[in-house]
Amino acid sequence: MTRGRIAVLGAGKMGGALIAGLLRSGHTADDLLATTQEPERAEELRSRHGVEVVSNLEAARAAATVVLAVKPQDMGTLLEEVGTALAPGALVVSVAAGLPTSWLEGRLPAGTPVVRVMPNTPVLVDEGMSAVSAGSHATSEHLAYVEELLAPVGRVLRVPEYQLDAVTALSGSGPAYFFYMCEAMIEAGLLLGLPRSVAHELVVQTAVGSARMLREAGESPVALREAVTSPAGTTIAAIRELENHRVRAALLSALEAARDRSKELAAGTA
Ligand SMILES: NC(=O)C1=CN([C@@H]2O[C@H](COP(=O)(O)OP(=O)(O)OC[C@H]3O[C@@H](n4cnc5c(N)ncnc54)[C@H](OP(=O)(O)O)[C@@H]3O)[C@@H](O)[C@H]2O)C=CC1
Ligand SMILES: O=C(O)[C@@H]1CCC=N1
Repeated sequence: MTRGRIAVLGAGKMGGALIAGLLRSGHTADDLLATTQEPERAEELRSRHGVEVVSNLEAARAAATVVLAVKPQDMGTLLEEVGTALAPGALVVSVAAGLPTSWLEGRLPAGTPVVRVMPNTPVLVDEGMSAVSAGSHATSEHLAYVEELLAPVGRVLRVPEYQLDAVTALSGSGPAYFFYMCEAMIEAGLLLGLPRSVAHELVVQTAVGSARMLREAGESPVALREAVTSPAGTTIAAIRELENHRVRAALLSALEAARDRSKELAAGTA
């Protein structure tokens, strides 16, 4: 499906990552428009990506697909500004955490097709995980078009919208948990007397290798972990400490908190 220009409104970290991905996957800078409220960011988008940076109104009027990438707390103001300026037939794609398609539809002209996406930052290395859900006026063609846009920058999964708060907790925020764990493991390396550069390289390659095994070995994380855990060995000594410190329970609670925060954003209690 070919549509016209794609405008990314609020091209910050996530919007910028999507712009970079669209350019890598064959879209030209002429296909794209970006908006931001920071002059320095505008300059960076122009110089790094060659993308035209315009006002929200200009972008909304000119684009066939409008990607909303501002923070959930800024979405109401943005939609008040651009809602009535959208071109006829324009597709609206929101990457905002929490905000349901019904919330967005209520602030857009009647009948506007909306697709909600929860991506993650690994789209920057074409290893993103995006989940998509259609709003009440989006057709299967709209959904297929959004999937086509996202497929070159990672995997795309269609989910019922009620699952998106949980998806946000798992894969949307997920990279942060992995970086947090890597950070802690590098610090542990320092504690054990390794130079920072050595600790960094050991942890990064271990993370990459483990992630590839998870994807390519076709085995569960449990089986892969058991294969590392020798009787009376080093790994089980470490696992005992993780269990003593209730790391598994902490993760369950942490993801529940992320899911709940997503629901709070939806309720406008941010
Ligand atoms: N970061 C991530 O990993 C993920 C983020 N998301 C979602 O993506 C969205 C953006 O998050 P993220 O990229 O991290 O945030 P950023 O703050 O990096 O990006 C949002 C950008 O929008 C700008 N902005 C705010 N209001 C306006 C406006 N009225 N017109 C134009 N630009 C505006 C902000 O400027 P200023 O800073 O001056 O306010 C900022 O540059 C959020 O809704 C988030 O839930 C989804 C998945 C993952
Ligand atoms: O922290 C956040 O709210 C956003 C949504 C998912 C990842 N980052």
